[in-house]
Amino acid sequence: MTIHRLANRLWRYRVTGLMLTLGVTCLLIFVGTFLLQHSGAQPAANPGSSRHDNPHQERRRRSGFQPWNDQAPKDVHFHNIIKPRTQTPPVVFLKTHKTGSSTVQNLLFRMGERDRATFAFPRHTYHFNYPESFSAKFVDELPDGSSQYDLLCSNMRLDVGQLKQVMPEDAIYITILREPLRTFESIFSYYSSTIPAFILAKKVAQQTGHKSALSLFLDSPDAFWDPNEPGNSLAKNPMSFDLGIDSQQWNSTWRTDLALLEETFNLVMIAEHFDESLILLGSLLNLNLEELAYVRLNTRPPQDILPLDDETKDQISAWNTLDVLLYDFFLQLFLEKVEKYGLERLNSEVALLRATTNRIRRMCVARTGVHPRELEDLVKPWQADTVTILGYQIQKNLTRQEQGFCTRLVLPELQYHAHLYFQQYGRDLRAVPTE
Ligand SMILES: Nc1ncnc2c1ncn2[C@@H]1O[C@H](COP(=O)(O)OS(=O)(=O)O)[C@@H](OP(=O)(O)O)[C@H]1O
Repeated sequence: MTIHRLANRLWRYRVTGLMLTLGVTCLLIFVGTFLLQHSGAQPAANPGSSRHDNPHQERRRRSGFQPWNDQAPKDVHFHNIIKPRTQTPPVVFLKTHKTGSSTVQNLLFRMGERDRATFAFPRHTYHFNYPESFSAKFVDELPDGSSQYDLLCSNMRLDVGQLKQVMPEDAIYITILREPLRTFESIFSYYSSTIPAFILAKKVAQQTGHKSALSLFLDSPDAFWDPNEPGNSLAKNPMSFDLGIDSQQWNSTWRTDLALLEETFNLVMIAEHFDESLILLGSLLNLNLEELAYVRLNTRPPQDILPLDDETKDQISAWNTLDVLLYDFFLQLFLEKVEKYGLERLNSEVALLRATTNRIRRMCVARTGVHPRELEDLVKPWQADTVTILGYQIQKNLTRQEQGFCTRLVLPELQYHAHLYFQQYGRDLRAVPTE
């Protein structure tokens, strides 16, 4: 069997697996939504203050489903608020793969739920037909009574023109990038049983037994990588791919593409400066420190993270040159933004953010880095079969209000997305239609 046919066959298995998974997830949505509804979401302090109330939301309020309280728990003494909350502008968050993006998305989900924002959700499942380029038609309909989408933060391959057809003109555009060596290693580990190029490398590594799959792949990536196989999109320059630019090879439009991205994005967060990025985010979106508090989502046990020696680092850089250039370009812009904001001011606000985050973590989190087998379904992160993704156990003896707040803080992407989708449309997520 040729490598290409083997890849196709494995890809078909993957699709079948994904459909089964979606079925299980729909069940989880139901359980998750039920539990969230009963996990301490108190009546909103000001139920009349909806940004874009719609009949579904109104019906759910009357029928006892309460959107999230728009305040952190009242019986906790929060300090160090940068500024009082004001109206949040519409936001697009381009969720890139394996960059810390779920942690940012969780924070935006919380913001949107509290504001009763209208989310631009994918029409099917959790992403906008990835790895196809984004198209306005991939977005689910505007709910009755809403005049615009306020928040879009699901995975896609960027197409700025299409996105602007969906989101209001004054939307703020944000994304996050991570140091490319670590991003690639994380993608390789996580997707080594789903990306055809990585599956092949793993298979050969198992047959020969001399080298790790990562080393084998990096020794001769072109032997495993078929550029025409859409399933291989993340196998080379994954961040460039997500940002919608040519990720396969250098071409003459690269500089113009980067200039367009620079013009589009109000903020490109940098995972290695996560807290500093959050302060800049808070300043853009008028978020206070409690609203910026977070726990790291989608983490792996340290033993699952592959160590990278110098040779491997060089090989990853060479294979992902465009991501290296992309990251360096936006890191430089980020540092310029920091300078403009004022380094001293930023550092003091980062210190306050860390103090607030630590206080909230102490209140909410009983155990960090918990193996999925010990977690309830509601807070169990999605598991790839190649790596373990850890989660959090929340404290017991919380008030209902604290429980609602803390559950959301640690809630994995799929459960939170499903909950918000149900809240917005009064129905469960739809699976991808079968042809
Ligand atoms: N706050 C913060 N700062 C820096 N890094 C962080 C943060 N939060 C999550 N992470 C790390 O990001 C990796 C998961 O990224 P994503 O959430 O984007 O993954 S996913 O694409 O949604 O599956 C995953 O990295 P790996 O462990 O290397 O896979 C997380 O540990």
